[in-house]
Amino acid sequence: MSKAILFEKLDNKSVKCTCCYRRCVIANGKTGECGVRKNRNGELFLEVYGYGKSVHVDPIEKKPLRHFYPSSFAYSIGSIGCNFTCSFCQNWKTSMATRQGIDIEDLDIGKKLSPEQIVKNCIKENCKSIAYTYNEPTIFAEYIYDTAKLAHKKGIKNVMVSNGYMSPETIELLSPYIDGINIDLKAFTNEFYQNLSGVRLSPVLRNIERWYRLGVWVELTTLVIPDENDSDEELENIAKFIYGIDKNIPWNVSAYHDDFKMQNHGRTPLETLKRAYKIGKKQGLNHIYLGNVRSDKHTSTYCPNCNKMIMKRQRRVLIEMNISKGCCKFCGTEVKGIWSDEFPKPYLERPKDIKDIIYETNSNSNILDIRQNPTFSITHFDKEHRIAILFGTQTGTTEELAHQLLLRFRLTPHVESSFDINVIDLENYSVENLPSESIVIILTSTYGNGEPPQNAHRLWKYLQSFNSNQTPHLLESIKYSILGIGSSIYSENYQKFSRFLDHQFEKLGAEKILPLNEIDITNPSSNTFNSWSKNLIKEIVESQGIVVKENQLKNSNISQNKFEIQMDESNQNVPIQNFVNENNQKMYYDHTNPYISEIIQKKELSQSGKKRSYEPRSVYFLEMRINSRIMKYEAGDHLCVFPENDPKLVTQLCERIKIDPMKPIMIKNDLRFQNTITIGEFLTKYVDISSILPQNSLLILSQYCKNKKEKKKILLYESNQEIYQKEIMREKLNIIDVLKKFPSIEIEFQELVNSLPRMAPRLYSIASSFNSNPESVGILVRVVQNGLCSGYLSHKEIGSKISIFLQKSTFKYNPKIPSVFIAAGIGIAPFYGMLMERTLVPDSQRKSLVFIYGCRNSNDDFLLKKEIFELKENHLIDKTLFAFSRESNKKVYVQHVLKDNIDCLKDISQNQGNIFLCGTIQMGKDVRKVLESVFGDLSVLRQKQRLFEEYW
Ligand SMILES: Cc1cc2nc3c(=O)[nH]c(=O)nc-3n(C[C@H](O)[C@H](O)[C@H](O)COP(=O)(O)O)c2cc1C
Ligand code: SF4
Repeated sequence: MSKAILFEKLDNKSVKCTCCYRRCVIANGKTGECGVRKNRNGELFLEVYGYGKSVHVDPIEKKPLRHFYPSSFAYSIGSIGCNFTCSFCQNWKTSMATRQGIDIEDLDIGKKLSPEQIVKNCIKENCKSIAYTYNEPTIFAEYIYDTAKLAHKKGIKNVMVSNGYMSPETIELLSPYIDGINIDLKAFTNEFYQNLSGVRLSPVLRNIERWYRLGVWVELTTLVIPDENDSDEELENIAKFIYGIDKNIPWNVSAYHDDFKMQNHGRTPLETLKRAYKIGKKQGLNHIYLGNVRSDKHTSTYCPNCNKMIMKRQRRVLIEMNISKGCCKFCGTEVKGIWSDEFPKPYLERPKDIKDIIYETNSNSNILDIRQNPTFSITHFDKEHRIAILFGTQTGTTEELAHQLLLRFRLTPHVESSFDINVIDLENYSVENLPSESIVIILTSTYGNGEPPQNAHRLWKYLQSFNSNQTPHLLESIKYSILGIGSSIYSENYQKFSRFLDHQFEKLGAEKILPLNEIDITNPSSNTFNSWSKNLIKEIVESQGIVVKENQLKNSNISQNKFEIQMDESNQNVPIQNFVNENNQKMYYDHTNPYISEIIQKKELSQSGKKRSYEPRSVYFLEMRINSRIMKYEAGDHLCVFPENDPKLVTQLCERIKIDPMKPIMIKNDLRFQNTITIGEFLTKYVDISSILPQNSLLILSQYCKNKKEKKKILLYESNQEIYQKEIMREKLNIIDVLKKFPSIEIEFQELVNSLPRMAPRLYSIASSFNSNPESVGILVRVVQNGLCSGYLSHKEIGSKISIFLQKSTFKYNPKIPSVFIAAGIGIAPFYGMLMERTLVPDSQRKSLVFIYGCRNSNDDFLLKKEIFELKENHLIDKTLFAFSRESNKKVYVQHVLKDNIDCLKDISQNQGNIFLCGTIQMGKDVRKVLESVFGDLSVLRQKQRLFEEYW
């Protein structure tokens, strides 16, 4: 046993383990989920430190590592316990030993084996490396750390065989000493990870990439289980993912046999593995190996260039080596891997002096057959005052508010010492822990057809799986409050998910602290976040006997910053690199991890130069490159673009807070920041300093107001919605304006960053078709006065880099169903993509299409006019109807044209066709009135998915 390094102390002698992504909060006397990390009186101890449960000498190929000192031996050690709960575990006797309800002190944890002893033994056994393996090594990270450090001093390499669920802190601790790692990529769906292993997929994907980018040799293994992860699609997705990082990463696909709790799947047929091999090859992977089966052809290595066999293996034994100095002997092409300087000695049989098993302590000694146990023992955290602030978000708005709420808690006197408060992304939250929570606050948006945002899908499914009649008390230990963010444009789906949560929590026995608070983003006066959060904190804090007075706030060093900034002590300035980190090309692109794209076409669409009584609005068609192997979209989907602040504003802000924009900083708690960046770059890209300062930001600024009068005033803006609207919103004041208005504010950089909203991505309807051109994506950008993103994009030229990601929508067209498209102005964008898709459908299958379009004048702002006329001429549009509002004295809009051609709607009604609307909110209202005259209540059409709307 030894004191752990990877943990944080909490109140009431609880600790938070930071060793793996589970981040267990562990009460005094308890162990974390893995069962080997125990809280002893407010300190975390690694109970298995200095003990080896299984110790063998293995060929490195057994790990499997095929490109890491082939034919060498690894001194392999394993312990007990695991942070996963795989029902198909092939090593369950040791990994699940901690889940029988037996105290770790009463379990057989193996024989004493100090780090020094391991290194000595390794040298004695003539092993090239030490492998931390058999059970999940992450959970004994501190034992690895001490051993691996000693090993490196003696020239011994270190390898891990892992499920890849370690925390970034663990990677930081271990990576300097780890030379190779084999990570299990068990499947490619979150459902698989969730249902069969009790964890999430995304941290594993991110970690694979992290280890790779750190320069550690990475190989991957997939245990292919019949009917669970053996579909072409799943295998293809895994292969694509690997290819996206590096096609030279070896992919080991292994055969499964029934084990542990999974007893009905049988063995993986050789044919299935061969299919995986073919799929991997088709996707462009250079090195695929079959495991747990006999197929020498598929366990040998081939040159990625000349395709000759360069490592011949029989089973996993290397019998011929044709790689020299890292290159193919036949054609000289480099083969990626870690190769020995001297030519490795292939072994036909195991050298006599190597004893295979050093020892294996009796694995049955005190292990019950826990296969019979229907549930594993799960740690319950008896922390009475734990507050979990969970957020569900698609583009970051709600995440921002969750952090603001935390800030407000922290600024309330006595709260930090009385509560353990955590803001948690729902994607990272183990929903099974929900019933053992005490106070849960959920902030969430609603998307699509009233669905949750992507990161909240697990919570949604989890809550749906309970019937309140059967489990009316499931959540009875919880007090909760929900904040919903939504848009009333989405009529009957408005706040659907937050309402579902509120309803379901109540039905399952949870106690409501405050009624559901709904914020409508289309109505600024509905923004009751400030008053809601104040009341909520008051209710929670006062229930503990603490009295909260109005505006009685304390200065606080916030312990969970939005961006954890660390000034680079070396103080060496780094050059601003175009504000784009080229190396940051990850696999899964979302708001936390955008894709760095390049503009390949920019075309002005509106006609200019003609004198009008009104100013024609500039509209651009922008085309950007995408990585079609991993980024796919359908017509109707959205492209999200991250804008950047004007560098002039950045300079002004830096001058005001007296900080050097060239000063280098590190951001510690965000995966996007792998390297040092400058303050200037950070302020340009990651926080919004251009938009109107949100009311929430004022609270933290008020803390740094030196002048009492100013402080009073700023707090008034913060608490009074009307005054805020009048003085800040209408005046369009951004952070720099506010700092000018309140000259006595003196604020540190970290605190300033805490007060600022993150840079939010802006959504654009995609105006292109993936099936016509998979290499790029197009959008229409209308340049709006003071518009941050449109202004930013309008200044970008061909070749400029921008951060983007794709987002699914429910605005979906099927050319085989009769349809009417109704668009105004830039609302033509999604229809253009759909029309492109329509050209790909055979004539005989295409059903009728009426296209109604409105703009001001047919000569100025009729977007994509030529293209629309061409499509009409080629009979790809059956009927076109246009409304020009500024061509005659009479203002004609699309609703008028629609009314005059009401027969086209009647056709749609008779033929069960679909209607699509895209334009402004006002246009939507006007057109809906006409639709109602034909269809009556439109909610029926919406429910049947025959009416699709997109407004802004
Ligand atoms: C494509 C799309 C669909 C949406 N669907 C709904 C909906 O069905 N109901 C609703 O109340 N709000 C809906 N909204 C509004 C979002 O909830 C709102 O934009 C929110 O601010 C997003 O917050 P987030 O960035 O935290 O995800 C939708 C927004 C978009 C862009
Ligand atoms: S499962 Fe174990 S290693 Fe992971 S956080 Fe919990 S206690 Fe730490």
